[in-house]
Amino acid sequence: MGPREIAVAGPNYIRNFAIIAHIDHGKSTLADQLLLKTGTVESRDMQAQFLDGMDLERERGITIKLNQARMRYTAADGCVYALNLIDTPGHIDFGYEVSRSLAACEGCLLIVDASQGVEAQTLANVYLALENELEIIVVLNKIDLPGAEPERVRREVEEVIGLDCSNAILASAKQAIGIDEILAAIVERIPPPADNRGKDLRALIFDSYYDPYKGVIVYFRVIDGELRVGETVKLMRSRKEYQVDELGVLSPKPVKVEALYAGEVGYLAASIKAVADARVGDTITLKRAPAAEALGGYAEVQPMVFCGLFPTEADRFPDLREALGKLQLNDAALVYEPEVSSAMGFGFRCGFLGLLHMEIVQERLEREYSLDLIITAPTVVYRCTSTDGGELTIDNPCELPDHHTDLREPYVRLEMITPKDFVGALMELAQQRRGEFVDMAFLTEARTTLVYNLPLAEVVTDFFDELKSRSKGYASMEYSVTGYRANDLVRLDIKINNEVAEPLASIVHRDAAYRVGRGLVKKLKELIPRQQFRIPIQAAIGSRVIASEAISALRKDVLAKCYGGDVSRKKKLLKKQAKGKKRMKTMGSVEVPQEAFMAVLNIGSPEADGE
Ligand SMILES: Nc1nc2c(ncn2[C@@H]2O[C@H](COP(=O)(O)OP(=O)(O)OP(=O)(O)O)[C@@H](O)[C@H]2O)c(=O)[nH]1
Repeated sequence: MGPREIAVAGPNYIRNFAIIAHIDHGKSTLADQLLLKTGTVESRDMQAQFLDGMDLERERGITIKLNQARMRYTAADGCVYALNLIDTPGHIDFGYEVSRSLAACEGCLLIVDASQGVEAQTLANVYLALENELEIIVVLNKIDLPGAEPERVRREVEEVIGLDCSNAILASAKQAIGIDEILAAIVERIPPPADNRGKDLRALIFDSYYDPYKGVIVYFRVIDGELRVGETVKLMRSRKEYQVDELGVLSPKPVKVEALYAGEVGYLAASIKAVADARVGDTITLKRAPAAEALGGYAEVQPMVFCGLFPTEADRFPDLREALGKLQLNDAALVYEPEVSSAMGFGFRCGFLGLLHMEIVQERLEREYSLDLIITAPTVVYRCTSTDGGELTIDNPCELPDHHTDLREPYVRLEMITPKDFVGALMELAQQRRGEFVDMAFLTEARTTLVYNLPLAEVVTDFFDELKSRSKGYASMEYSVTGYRANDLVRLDIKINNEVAEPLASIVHRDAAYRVGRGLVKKLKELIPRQQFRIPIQAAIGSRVIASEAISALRKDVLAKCYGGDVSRKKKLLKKQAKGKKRMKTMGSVEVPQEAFMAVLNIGSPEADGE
């Protein structure tokens, strides 16, 4: 029986599942094994980790984008099943996409590294799976490792998550141990999709990407009804209508089909111009027979972190605009608008889901579009009330008006999991970052979970790096935004050569302002190269200067060597200099290097200042 026959035979022969895991616990390796075992991919065709399609992903070793694969599997009952694996991104920034792809499934494999145990991200993912009422199959992976302790980890999963682990599967994705058992469990334990074939079409979009030839390729799960090539579909949120040019399933290469039925997962192409027109979470229905209600769970993702992007060479502004436009075709979560600053010239203020999302976009701009960028420090979105009573959102610190009231900042609930030896160090870290203790619980005798409420602004600095370094790499963390809170916050301005350097402004807690201000001017003094003249650097709150330093003038200047007006030599020298100082911007007639724009990030906590 081929996949077509399976679909036509009804949802009883379909299983839709995802794999959830903490980073590095073996999700991609296991997915590869399932593809191999079911003959979906031949081993000679197996590019290491088939599902991690993007180069950037492979290099970073993390899963960013979703994908799917249909496998054909003959079970012990002699029947052929279509197993649809829906891959999920592995990072907090993409939590909403994870939740939508889980909503497209009836079950999931929960992979836990048997040499490590439950990590913060495992928990976050399990909560999402439970919210979506998924059947969870626990897989204890990496049992081949000498340090594996499957029994301990089994107890941990039972105690911490409350899942019955009596039928947990012991596996090694690397050595292909336990793969048959996993496939059998998928068929036996994960329920088939509900048989909703007779209803009006409703399909859930759980991913989409832009293809330059076909337009946006939309990945979806048919919940109700059926969809055929040539039909005109309507997206219930965006209200846009498109004629379906192509329908198919991924196996994992695209295979065209004429129709997809309730319970199936597949893709469509319909000359859609940008992924923003077919957002994750939207519901597809038919124009001629629309469903009464859209599927639940739709949300517009809000960018959480903003930064400025400026080309180092002013004449590349149009290239940056074009590149951002192209990236946005494929990334509905990326927002940007032009920003003009007297100091920086023309650039863009860009919004991202989180720091990883930001780094990915920056890296792609630089790598795929050969742009050299000056990137300003990321900031969160503040809210305040202006003097005329209006509500303002501030995604750029320099735009905070001098007169305002009720300045608020986003807060997160942060959950850390750590071996107990590092509890003290991590509590200290959270407290230094204005954390408010919520809860501490022993997961097992060896490991502890710590929960804090913390300003998001403190997390988007070097918090994660600090957590890793203070726990020798053993702790993990996860957070979700809970809301806004008023705090005593002030705008800290930096003046270079007596001019306000807008891109260096930050919003900090009043108690930290002196320390951050002092740290920042000191750091800038180190980072900004000496120039022909003395450069005062000051930190100020309003008109009050709270810290100042000065960079003394260069005694010998390169041009002095050719004093006398040898123009070509002078040009050559200047060119040579220009090469070495690529990532610079001139502010207050001073050349400021890229690192200076990020300086504020490392002054987050008292220890960085030696206090
Ligand atoms: N010894 C051993 N190593 C494994 C096993 N499974 C995976 N690994 C290794 O663990 C590392 C992480 O595996 P991945 O499959 O990339 O992990 P992942 O969970 O997909 O990671 P993300 O894509 O970042 O979420 C790789 O170096 C794998 O070779 C296993 O069963 N045993």
